[in-house]
Amino acid sequence: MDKKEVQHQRSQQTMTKSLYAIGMGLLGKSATNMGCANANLESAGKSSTRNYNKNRIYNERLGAMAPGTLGTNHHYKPQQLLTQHAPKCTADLNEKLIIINRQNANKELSAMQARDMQSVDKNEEALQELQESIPEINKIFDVHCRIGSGTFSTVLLGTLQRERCLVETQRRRFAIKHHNPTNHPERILRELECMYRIGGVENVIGINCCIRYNENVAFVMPYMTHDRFHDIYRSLNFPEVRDYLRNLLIALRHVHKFNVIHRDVKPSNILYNRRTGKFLLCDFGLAQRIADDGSVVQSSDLSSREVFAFLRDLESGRNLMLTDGNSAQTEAEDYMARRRMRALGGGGGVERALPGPPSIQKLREQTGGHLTKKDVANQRADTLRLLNRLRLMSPNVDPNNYVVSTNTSKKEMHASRAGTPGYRPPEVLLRHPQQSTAVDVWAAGVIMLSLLSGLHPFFKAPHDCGALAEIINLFGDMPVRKTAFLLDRLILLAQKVNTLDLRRVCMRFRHADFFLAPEIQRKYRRPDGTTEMCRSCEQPTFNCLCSNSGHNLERYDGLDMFPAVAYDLLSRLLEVNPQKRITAEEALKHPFFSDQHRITPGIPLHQQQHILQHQQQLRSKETLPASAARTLKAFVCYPMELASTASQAAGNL
Ligand SMILES: Nc1ncnc2c1ncn2[C@@H]1O[C@H](COP(=O)(O)OP(=O)(O)OP(=O)(O)O)[C@@H](O)[C@H]1O
Repeated sequence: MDKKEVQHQRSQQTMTKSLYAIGMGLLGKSATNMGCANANLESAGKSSTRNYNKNRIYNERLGAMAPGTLGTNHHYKPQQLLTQHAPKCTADLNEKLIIINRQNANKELSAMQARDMQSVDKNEEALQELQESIPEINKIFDVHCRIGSGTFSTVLLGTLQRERCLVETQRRRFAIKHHNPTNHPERILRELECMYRIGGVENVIGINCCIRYNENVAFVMPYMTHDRFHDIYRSLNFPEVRDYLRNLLIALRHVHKFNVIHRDVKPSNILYNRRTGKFLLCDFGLAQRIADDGSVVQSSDLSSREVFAFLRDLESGRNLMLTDGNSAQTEAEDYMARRRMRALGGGGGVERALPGPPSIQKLREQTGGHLTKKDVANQRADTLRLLNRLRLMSPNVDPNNYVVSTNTSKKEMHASRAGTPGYRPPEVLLRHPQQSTAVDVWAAGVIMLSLLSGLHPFFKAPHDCGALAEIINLFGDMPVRKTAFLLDRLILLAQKVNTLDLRRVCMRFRHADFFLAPEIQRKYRRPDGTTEMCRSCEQPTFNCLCSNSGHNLERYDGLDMFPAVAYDLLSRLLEVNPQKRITAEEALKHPFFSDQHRITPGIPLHQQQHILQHQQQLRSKETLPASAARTLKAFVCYPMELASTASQAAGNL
């Protein structure tokens, strides 16, 4: 090894050491911060895991470099040997690889440090901001850390100071939502009114109290430990998916009873705890009331009599405040109660998972096998083609001018666009002023689509025009044209688009490994090595996703973990025409939820078990073509108590 190389190694040693020093310093700093956030053990746990992973990745990266670069003596020797014996070109190549690896490791570490610093800073910033803007908070609460933030607020974890004497698990925990001072007072008032009048029951978040100091407002709500949708949506089993949707629809049914549209139904506004099965719909910041004539009430006049009446109500309810709140102990007790209920045959939850379809193992054996690099590349290309097909938008369309009113004589009214991209329904994208609670039902459908397909976010267009294009690409141009016509709207479409089959689309994403298995590809390959493609959905014909496909399809029987009724409900939630879309109340009576109520009063338990077994048998026998008929059949609402009727219905579909 020449002098230059030794010098280079030394400088690397120093650099590595100093990087570790920064890493350790950061660890120490975050540990101190977490110490103040004593109550939030989860985030402390997460932070230490993050730090552990950070160091692990960095060590692995450096370990992956050729030995010798870390500078320890026992690593140094083999490097010496290598450079002595290997030809020069190999040594050069090795050196280049070492440099690239080192640069990548350094970049990764810097990014991690930046991220960590940012979150530590944000945490401190949020705590300080709350303390400065509402000093009163510090007299009532111990504010521990930031638990979430959105466009309009920062949410922090707090416990009551008067409960300091209690053990940690018994102290009630509260989520303190600190509104950004730029947030419009009308918006804050609307949210407060919704939470106060509607919340606290039926899976809708309630409010414990509201604190205002000058222009600063904070809501205090019960804190709920929850799972990030992003972490769980692919692994939820069938009963969990059903519980999740059922809980969401219960919340929506309740909100809609008050003639209120939530307008921001999306996974990050849903607090769901997979372990306890608890569910809460939150964030009413965009909620709107529908007037008796069906028009959306745009804003509430802050000096109106109604607002004063509401504020008086709020004042008189003051004594009731801060009675509620979840402690870690309550959550643990809830969990135990649910377990007991499950043991008796009721409720849903993690352990009540039904066994997967029996044939899935067999299918896996058939389709499994070693994947070559080419196979993987082909699979990727195939999936990418499908995603492009779903996201395609003509480059000639003007995103600001894609829809016009057909009725030029009528004065155009304002159409609300409030909501999150990807969850807006066709009527909003078509700028229809008369909007209803069907807006939320569509959003629930989009969540169900992500759960069934394992693709999240499913729609991800950056603007409304792209969002409408995505809907057309999935549901076809005809349903959207018809709906536009009904709503006095004209959309300019250059070409016809076929409707895709929802079940096959969901299965294609969820079980991509089966749909793209080399064995199956080989089975359908033509003698010249090519595969016949469907011109409409741009997939191989045996995997055609068109709803009216005339191709010879590979059936994948027994692969789907969801029954055909699930897709029937999905198509009703995602009905393009808002007037025909199912309501939350009707959806709860859909056969998809029929064996939800495992103990039905008046029916002997042994009979109910018989019904369930029958339904499970039906589900495992279901074939894909069975779902084809579903959209043609009229939907009948079955009373939930009549489990037997529902089981017949499941058989019919
Ligand atoms: N009661 C609660 N318990 C636990 N966490 C909560 C609670 N309320 C809110 N959060 C967390 O804070 C995050 C932001 O809350 P929220 O959606 O109400 O704020 P927002 O500013 O309106 O957000 P957005 O702009 O995304 O709509 C939530 O996604 C959630 O993770």
